[in-house]
Amino acid sequence: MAASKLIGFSVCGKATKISPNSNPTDKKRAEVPDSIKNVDHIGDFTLDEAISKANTLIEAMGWIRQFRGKTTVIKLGGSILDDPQELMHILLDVIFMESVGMKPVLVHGGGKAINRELAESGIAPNFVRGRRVTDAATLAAVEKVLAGELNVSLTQEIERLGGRAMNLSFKTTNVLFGKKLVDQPDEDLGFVGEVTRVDRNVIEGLSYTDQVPVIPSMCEGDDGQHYNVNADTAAMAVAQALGADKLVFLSDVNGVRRDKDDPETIIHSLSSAEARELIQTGVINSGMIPKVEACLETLGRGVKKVHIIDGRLRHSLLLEIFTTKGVGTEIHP
Ligand SMILES: Nc1ncnc2c1ncn2[C@@H]1O[C@H](COP(=O)(O)OP(=O)(O)O)[C@@H](O)[C@H]1O
Ligand SMILES: CC(=O)N[C@@H](CCC(=O)OP(=O)(O)O)C(=O)O
Repeated sequence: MAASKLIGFSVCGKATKISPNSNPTDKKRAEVPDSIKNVDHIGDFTLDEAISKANTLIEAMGWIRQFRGKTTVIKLGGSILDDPQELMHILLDVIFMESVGMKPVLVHGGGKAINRELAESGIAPNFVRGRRVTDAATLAAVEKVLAGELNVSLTQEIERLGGRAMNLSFKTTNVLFGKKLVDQPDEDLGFVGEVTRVDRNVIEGLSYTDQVPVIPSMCEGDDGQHYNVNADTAAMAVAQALGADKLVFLSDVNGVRRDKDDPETIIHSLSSAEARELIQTGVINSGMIPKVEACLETLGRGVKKVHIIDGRLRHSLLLEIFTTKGVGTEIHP
């Protein structure tokens, strides 16, 4: 992380820029008491390394105070879920957030895993504007992967890493309710749903007992019918229902780009009007469409910040929270 991006806090909690060189604890280093002058290691670290680590903790204190008790909805895309190492680092960030009193809520997709499951039955994926056309056989595969395997393994991984988590699906406790999505009158996507109600009491109850809720992108209709929901849309519904402070989409790109194959063309700050234009002109296409549409819908409905960031960048989630500029694309009204 660039030192200039680090933000620290004065004792009263007001944000001030901190440069590592100006940290007040450095002065103490010159005044080491005689009794410990010969100490050159603490555990596995040199004294300087240990002091630097302690400084980092102090610097984080203001941010932690600011975000304590605030909800961040984190959407995990299928691309990220496919890499165990990347996933582990993301989940460690989530556990850290939870440990310091922030309230992270995970909503996950699993598009790539669903594609693999379908391929085993010889079914080719079929997407319209970033949403999967879902017939009965496809729905069965989606259920198996999203509400079953991935939801369980994510929860178990958080617990293995030392956190506490609860998987919330219609196989355990369902929190997403909805109906069939009718997006365009002339197109039928099958069992694709939209979320119309979120059981926020269950989700908040878990957050208050220091557990991370893990929610797959499926909803249940009044008649018990299950629907496949695009995970970006599901995350948006959860963030809105909870009045989340932040909604963060973790994907396999560094943000919205002018050329989707060129990371250098990332747009750090995107207005709603420009985002709509980029969708219309096809610059934003495929899986980026539901993400940006979800951002647009979320803004102005209580959620304060919406970001699309690269989950492959180690600790991108913490960098997003602990820096002013952030690391991906922020969409604003
Ligand atoms: N303008 C764009 N900028 C960045 N990515 C884009 C853009 N347009 C389309 N994409 C595609 O969107 C993909 C991300 O969506 P998706 O594959 O659904 O990810 P996830 O599984 O994380 O939801 C990127 O990998 C990229 O190929
Ligand atoms: C209706 C619809 O498109 N559902 C998605 C749900 C999973 C998802 O969104 O996964 P990602 O986050 O990995 O894209 C699908 O079937 O792929």
